[in-house]
Amino acid sequence: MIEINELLMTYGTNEVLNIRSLSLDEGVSYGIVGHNGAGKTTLFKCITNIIMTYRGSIKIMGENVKERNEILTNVGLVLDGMSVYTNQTGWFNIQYFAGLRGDYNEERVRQLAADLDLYGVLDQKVKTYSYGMQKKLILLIALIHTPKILILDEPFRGLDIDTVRWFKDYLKQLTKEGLTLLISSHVINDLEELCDEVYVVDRGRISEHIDLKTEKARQYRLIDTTNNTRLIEILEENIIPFEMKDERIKLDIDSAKWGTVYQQLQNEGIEINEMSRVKVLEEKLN
Ligand SMILES: Nc1ncnc2c1ncn2[C@@H]1O[C@H](COP(=O)(O)OP(=O)(O)OP(=O)(O)O)[C@@H](O)[C@H]1O
Repeated sequence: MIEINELLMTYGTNEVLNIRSLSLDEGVSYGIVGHNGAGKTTLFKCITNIIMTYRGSIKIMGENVKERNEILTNVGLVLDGMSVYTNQTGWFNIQYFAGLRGDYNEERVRQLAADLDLYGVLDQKVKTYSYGMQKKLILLIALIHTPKILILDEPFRGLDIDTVRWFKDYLKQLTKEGLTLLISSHVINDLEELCDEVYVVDRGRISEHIDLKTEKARQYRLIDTTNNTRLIEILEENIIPFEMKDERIKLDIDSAKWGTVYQQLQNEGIEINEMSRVKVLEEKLN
């Protein structure tokens, strides 16, 4: 669906994206994560031709986006901080932005507006809307043309709980129907709920690919006992790998193996001061 090759984007001497190859498939939802300034928004802007000064190639549905701008009619985009004409009504903005992409189904707009609880305010000027209402309007505009690819940069920030619930369910339904979703979020629960796979962006490069289907459930244990030195000996005797983390022992083992270790600790009168479980995913994404 999206093919990226040798993508290099710089601001002056600052290299902000350097992606050798990235291939995103139809009907898959991808989380794009990384620290502030990692390059996520820049990547989204390159994919959608907002930035065209990069080197390398980006293809959508087999077409080079720089050469075939019209392929972007298949892409819905919501960037954090995007704005609309605030001195105009909601309806004006819908007609203006949706009209730029050709014909649209007014019945669908009414349904989306009702789902988003916006219908009653579409005749009002957008400057009278709250932040969340403005964001909903931008979402609505991105969804009007039933995009094949939807790119969402921190989409849930500023939305109330009911809208987030509705929106997540709606996205799940769309991905079931074949939508390719790219979503950037710093909220692990959102990624776990919505994404099949995650790409971690680190200083402009893809540093990790995580398949959430296998990684979601993985947890490790952080343990502190009354005799950590002996626990380490027990682990070494049983050839169980471990690491030290914040003066506690970090173990990535299954319950059966932990049962054996725990039994031995009990036999030797060693007590557990503290044991917590941390999602492997959480560590990878922080
Ligand atoms: N217009 C610009 N001019 C110069 N540098 C820029 C510009 N826009 C972004 N950058 C730089 O590009 C890098 C990547 O920024 P980008 O906005 O893509 O990061 P991000 O991963 O989306 O961050 P965040 O999580 O904070 O939204 C940063 O170092 C940023 O300072």
